[in-house]
Amino acid sequence: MQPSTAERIARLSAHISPSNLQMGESSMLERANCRAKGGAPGFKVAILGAAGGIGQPLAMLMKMNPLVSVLHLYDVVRGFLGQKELEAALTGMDLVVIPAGVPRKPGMTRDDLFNINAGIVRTLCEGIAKCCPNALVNLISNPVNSTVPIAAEVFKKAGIYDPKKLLGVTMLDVVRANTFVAEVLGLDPREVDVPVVGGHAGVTILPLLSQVKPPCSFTPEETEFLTKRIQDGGTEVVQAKAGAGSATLSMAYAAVKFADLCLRGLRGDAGIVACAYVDSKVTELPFFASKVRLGRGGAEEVYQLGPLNEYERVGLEKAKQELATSIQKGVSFIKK
Ligand SMILES: NC(=O)c1ccc[n+]([C@@H]2O[C@H](COP(=O)([O-])OP(=O)(O)OC[C@H]3O[C@@H](n4cnc5c(N)ncnc54)[C@H](O)[C@@H]3O)[C@@H](O)[C@H]2O)c1
Ligand SMILES: O=C(O)C[C@H](O)C(=O)O
Repeated sequence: MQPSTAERIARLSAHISPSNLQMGESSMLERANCRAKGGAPGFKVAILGAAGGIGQPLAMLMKMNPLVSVLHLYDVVRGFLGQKELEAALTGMDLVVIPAGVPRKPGMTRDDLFNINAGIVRTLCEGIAKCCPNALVNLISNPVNSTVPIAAEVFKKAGIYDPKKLLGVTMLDVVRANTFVAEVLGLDPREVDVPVVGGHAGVTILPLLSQVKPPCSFTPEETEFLTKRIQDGGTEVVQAKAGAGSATLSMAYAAVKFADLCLRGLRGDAGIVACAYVDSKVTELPFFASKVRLGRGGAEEVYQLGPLNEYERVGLEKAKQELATSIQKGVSFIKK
């Protein structure tokens, strides 16, 4: 049986209470590296949509990150947590992670979520523009290909748009790509690096299998199989969950991994690179996912795609066609 909303909130609070949080020695991010060492301050992070399927494990995993000193959780599932508390949740934040919004049911595309999620993202971004205009924003809410342009337009309207600070989260595509490619190669996924470019829906998800590290090659059948599996990974989960939503724990893992890289960049660590859907000049489109270098200012450098093979060049054209429509839809939603 699904837990009630009140139970979910209670569990969430229990999870994030510092006194309840147990950190094992095998924790992904060890206490030994905590911010107290060297006196460096931690970062303030807000999660908007924190009581949801992604938000709950994301909040717990984020709390375990030693780079995070303050964690604000915001949702609307109970009256007293609603919009009147948004400003308090956002004020002073360095990083805002947004998994707020409805997930897909079987038979739906991510674009079918636009009508509901576009308005949610607009409201939340208006809050960010007002209360923490300098924060880095990690946008997870679908359809990411349109919600990132929506966020950009809201920020432009408010006069605070910094393209480097708005990042659509495509890390789950990279996590899936690394996993599936590692299976085919018989390697540990942690040893594999697959760049995934384009966007975050169907054919716009373009894994560059010719650029996999460690260097390797695939037969045309393997290339076709892997590309489709990576592009349809989200739909596979939606079908398996049969109406109970989309990927949650894997998304929380991917979101926390991406947020950690962003925080390391904010701290000034060198050489932090990840794929993200950002304001871009890599193609003729205003937004595109590719590898970016994360630094104190956010996505400080957006890398070119590098050499593509014929299969990828064809895939890129398909991806751009669909992306252009999704971007335009997001922009018009704010401009209309
Ligand atoms: N980018 C990706 O790779 C990726 C991966 C998985 C899911 N998603 C997307 O993430 C979103 C959330 O998925 P989920 O499984 O956590 O859904 P969910 O329904 O379990 O949780 C969403 C949460 O958002 C909250 N919410 C709704 N409106 C809000 C508002 N105005 N302000 C704050 N919170 C609000 C809800 O109360 C709920 O707690 C969906 O749009 C989904 O498609 C994206
Ligand atoms: O597939 C979805 O609807 C959720 C998410 O975008 C995913 O890739 O798992």
